[in-house]
Amino acid sequence: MRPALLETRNLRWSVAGKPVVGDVSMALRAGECVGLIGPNGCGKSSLLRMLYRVIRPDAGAVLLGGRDVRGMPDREFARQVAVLTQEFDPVFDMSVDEVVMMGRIPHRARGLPWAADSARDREWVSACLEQVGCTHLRDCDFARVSGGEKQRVLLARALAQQPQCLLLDEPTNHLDVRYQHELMALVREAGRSTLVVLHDLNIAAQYCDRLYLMHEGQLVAEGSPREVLTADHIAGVYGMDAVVDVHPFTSKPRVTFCAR
Ligand SMILES: Nc1ncnc2c1ncn2[C@@H]1O[C@H](COP(=O)(O)OP(=O)(O)OP(=O)(O)O)[C@@H](O)[C@H]1O
Repeated sequence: MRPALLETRNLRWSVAGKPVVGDVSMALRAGECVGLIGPNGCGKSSLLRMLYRVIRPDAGAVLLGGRDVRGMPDREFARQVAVLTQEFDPVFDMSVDEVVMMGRIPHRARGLPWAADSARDREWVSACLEQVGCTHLRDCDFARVSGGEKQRVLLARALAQQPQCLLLDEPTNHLDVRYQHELMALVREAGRSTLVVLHDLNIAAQYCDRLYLMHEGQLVAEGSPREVLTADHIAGVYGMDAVVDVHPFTSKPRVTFCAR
C-alpha cells in the first residue's frame, strides 16, 4: 500500500462544548481521489478546514508527508496543498487571468509575493487555463463569468500552485449535471492526490477511488465506493431507503433513492 501523503490522527474539534469533529483518523495516498461524503452538518467542511489549517484542532494532528503541518511555513504548505472552496469572492475587480495568477504566489521568491509575473508564471497560467478549457475567458472579469466557469477557473488557480494535494469542498455545488461531470473529469485528469467533499453519491461513486462516510462528526465507513455505498449505510446515515445496483455503463455502484 502506498504511504499516506496527507493524514489526520485522532483529530477533534468542538464549538462551545459541542463536538463537531470527534477522533477522526484518515489518509490520502499519492495519486488517489478520495471522497468525503455525509449529510448536512456532519462536519465535512470543518474537517477539511483543519486539513488546510483554517481551524486549529483541539486535539490530534494533520501530517503532510509525515510532518506535522503546525509550524510549517505558509509558503511551503501552499506549494504542496491547494484548496478550492465556495468562499472565493474578490472584493475588487479581477480578470480570470489574474485570479489564476494568484496560484503562482507561493512560487515567488521568498519575501516577494507581489513581484512581477515571470515568463514561467505566465506559461503556467496559460497551461492551466487551457487544461480546464477556459483560455477564451482569460481577459474576462471573474465576477461576470458563469458559476460553472468560475469553478473551472478556480480549479485552474489551484493547479497553477503545482500542488501535490488538492482539497475540494463541494466543487460541483450549483453546477448543472454536465458541468458536474466535466469538473470531476478535470479533477481526475489533473492526477493530483485529491480529497473532495461531495453530496452526490453517484458522482462520488463514479470519480472516487475510495470514500469516507461521515456522520455526526465521526467517520462511520471507509473503503471502495462498493463497500461504502450500501443500502444499510445510506439508511443509517441519511435516513433514506435506497436501491444500490451496478451502473450499466461504468460498472460502479448506482444509488437510486426511494422516498419514504
Ligand atoms: N465556526 C463555527 N462556529 C459554530 N459552529 C460551527 C462553526 N463551524 C461549523 N459549525 C457547526 O458545526 C457543524 C458541522 O458544520 P460543517 O460545515 O463542518 O458541516 P458539513 O458536513 O460540511 O455540512 P454541509 O454539508 O451542510 O456543508 C454544524 O452544526 C455547524 O453549524
